Amino acid sequence: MALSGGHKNRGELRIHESLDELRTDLADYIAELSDASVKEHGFFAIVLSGGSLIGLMGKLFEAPYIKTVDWSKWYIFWADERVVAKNHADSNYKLAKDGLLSKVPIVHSHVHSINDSVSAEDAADDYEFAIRQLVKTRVVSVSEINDCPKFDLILLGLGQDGHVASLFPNHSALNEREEWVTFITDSPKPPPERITFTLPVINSASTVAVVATGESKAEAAHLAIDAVGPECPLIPARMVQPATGKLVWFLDKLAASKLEDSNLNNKLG
Ligand SMILES: O=C1O[C@H](COP(=O)(O)O)[C@@H](O)[C@H](O)[C@H]1O
Repeated sequence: MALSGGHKNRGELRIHESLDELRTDLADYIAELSDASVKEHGFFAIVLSGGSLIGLMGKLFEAPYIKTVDWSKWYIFWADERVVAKNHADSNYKLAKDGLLSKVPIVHSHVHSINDSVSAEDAADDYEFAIRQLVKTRVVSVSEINDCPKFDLILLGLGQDGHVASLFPNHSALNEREEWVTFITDSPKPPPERITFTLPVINSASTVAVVATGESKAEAAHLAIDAVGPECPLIPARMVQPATGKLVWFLDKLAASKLEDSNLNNKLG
């Protein structure tokens, strides 16, 4: 790893010289969390996002992880999904299936994707209902401070505009406090119809990891992590603030290039 550090209450920063280094560190981190979760409560409830994240998880289906990870204990969920058919090019499920899940021995019934044959509103309701059943049967843990699910790990990407999951800047979905899963029909990034975990669910996880690479993410990373002052826009990524859990940022040096800690950027060169 190029650099690791903390940034006040904005979590742990893991900044990497190269994408290859980031991929290895991310795979190590996920594998260690999987081991710890299985030891602690017998399963690993992991939440995926779409976009560039899946490609960055690619080391997981290589040695040693393919053999050392207890894949049979993984339960898979999505932080957001586009309301399209599962075989559609825009589907986050398809992206994860093609890029990761089909390459590791995951138990088929542990993969919890959305119902793609109903409206966005019904898909959100169905997904929340399914998660509520899994919380009741303790396949997913429950938060000690509210009734929300406490996923072992939520993996988020970071949009150039600062969105995480399908929570976009200034969208009313950011204010949702009752529902675990909500829907939108006006996503500024296509496709328009999506479902998304709400902030209370994201912020109840044991660990939230935000993964961002490339120069195009540098401003959003800065606004999410270390921008200060009244002029600073409150982007969705800044609202990721796990209540009792851990927040960790996996960045490459380009995505970290606008962070204000000159020590970080000088050392990275
Ligand atoms: O639309 C989406 O975008 C974000 C970010 O994607 P990236 O390709 O810029 O990493 C992603 O995290 C989210 O799941 C997806 O639906």
